Amino acid sequence: METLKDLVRGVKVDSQAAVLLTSAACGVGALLMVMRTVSEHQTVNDKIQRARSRRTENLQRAEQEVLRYKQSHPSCDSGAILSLSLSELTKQLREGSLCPEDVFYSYMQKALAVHKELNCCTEILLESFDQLRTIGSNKDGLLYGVPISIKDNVSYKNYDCTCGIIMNLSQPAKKDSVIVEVLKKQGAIPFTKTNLPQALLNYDCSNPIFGQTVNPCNPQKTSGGSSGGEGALIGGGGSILGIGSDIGGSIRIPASFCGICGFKPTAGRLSSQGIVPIYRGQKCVLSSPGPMARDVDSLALCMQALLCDHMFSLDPTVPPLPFNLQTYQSSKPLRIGYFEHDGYTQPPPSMVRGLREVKALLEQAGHTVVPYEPLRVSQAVNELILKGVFADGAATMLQKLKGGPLDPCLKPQIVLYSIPNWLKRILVFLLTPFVSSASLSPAEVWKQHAAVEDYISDTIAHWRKRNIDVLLCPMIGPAFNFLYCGLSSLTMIYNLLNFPAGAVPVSTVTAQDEEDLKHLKGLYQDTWEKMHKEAVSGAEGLPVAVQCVALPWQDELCLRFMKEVEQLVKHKKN
Ligand SMILES: CCCCCCCC/C=C\CCCCCCCC(=O)NCC(=O)O
Repeated sequence: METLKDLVRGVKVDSQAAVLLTSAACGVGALLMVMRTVSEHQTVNDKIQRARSRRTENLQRAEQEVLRYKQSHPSCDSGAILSLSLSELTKQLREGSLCPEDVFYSYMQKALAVHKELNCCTEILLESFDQLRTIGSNKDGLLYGVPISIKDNVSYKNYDCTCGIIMNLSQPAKKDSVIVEVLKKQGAIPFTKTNLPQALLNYDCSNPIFGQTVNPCNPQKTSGGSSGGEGALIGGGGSILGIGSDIGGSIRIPASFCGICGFKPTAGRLSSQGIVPIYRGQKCVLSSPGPMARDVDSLALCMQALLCDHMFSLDPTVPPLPFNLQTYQSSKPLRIGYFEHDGYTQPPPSMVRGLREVKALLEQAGHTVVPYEPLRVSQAVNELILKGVFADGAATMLQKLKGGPLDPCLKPQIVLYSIPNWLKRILVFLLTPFVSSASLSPAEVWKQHAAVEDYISDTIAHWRKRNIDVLLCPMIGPAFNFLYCGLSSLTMIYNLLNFPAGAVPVSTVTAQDEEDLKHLKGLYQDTWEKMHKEAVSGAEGLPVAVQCVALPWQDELCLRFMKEVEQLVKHKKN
């Protein structure tokens, strides 16, 4: 009996001890977890702080260099230099009536001033000062002495390609991207890297490392995504030529929002080696680097400079097709397909008005404009683009964002991707088109690729039937308010099709456009359209652009068409 009592007492003591021990273990575990979280948080903050400090230091060093140069060269007429077009600038540099130093320091000074206003630069490439010293050896280059800006995700040796993601900090590029190498060889001087939205798939331009870039025409508006730093810097006059990247409109959208020109070439025409994507390996929708500038001639010159033997030998996967100047300079009348909406996205009245004005100008100039109806756009966006880009159920993106702060412009997207599939299926009506981020099996991915191939060949057949050379169609814009989270079909469809496409500014939003917007009914009268209407409101005075498109590999024809539009609009104004 005694023994049993002892035993029970012992067990009691043991179970108390066990409770105590378990509680202590839990407490220690929780403490360790809190400590780990705090330390991870600290590491993240330290990394962000380091990146910001580096930017600040480099900006200050650049400012000092500019000051020193300007003091010792009082005759440097920056106003005159900054007002030159790229073709005038390159001509004067070539002839020697302008020196590369005056040009470089004028643009550096202007970029620093624009950055202060718009927060568009992520790095000043200090090596550019060294490159300037030896630039004489590249005198024959097509871009001799031209300062050039590059988007954050374009590799430049020793600098991060952050893509606005913490995980990418302190991972400096081991070498220059092929595009940077070729630009340097052609005499261009990359001098700054520019901002983008966290993870690149956004119409806004903000990330937790470098913050929000604002629009040069109205700081209450975004400069656009994802090459929004380029849009803001070039639109603000701080760069004459820039390189962006585009998988859903990221060159064309900031160009449209900031009143400049942007060109997305056929994917594969320019080397993508060293351009950091968000979804490496994703092949349903193709990304393409391309130029952004104030006028179409600058885009063409940049393409001409890049499409050279040096690029073809550095990256033999690029087809050795030099720039076809004859096509670019041709003036043969064109047969132009035309539509004002694609049945998926209703552009606001300002963009439709701009489009109609351009259509009338083209007809007056002797071109033939015929109606064109884009094929199965809903299916293309919901089933081909979104399912294809998120074939991994958005896992790659979510993985890359782990452990770091989320930017407010990305949060709504991430919330949508994080909803479990069973709930998505229930909320399908509410969530479409975002319901597509459910992972696919390999067999489904193959089916997806086949469906994309079919869509491309059906669209090409449709063009042939209409017998059109190019397409004039709506562009996304005018510039959105911050934090818009919706989806437009207007640009991404040409990434899916892999057709070259460009944005050209043609007008500005009038008071009447704003009034008409208030009465816009839209195609579906749903929440997405309501959000879109809100995003484009308050845009009076902001740029209005159109989109020009050609068939794959007809990049020069697309540029030629863009140039025609630009010229007609210019002559109408004068
Ligand atoms: C073909 C890409 C579409 C992805 C859709 C993402 C989910 C929709 C959420 C918001 C709309 C964002 C659209 C982004 C368009 C610009 C993306 C882009 O071109 N990025 C450039 C790049 O990755 O190089």
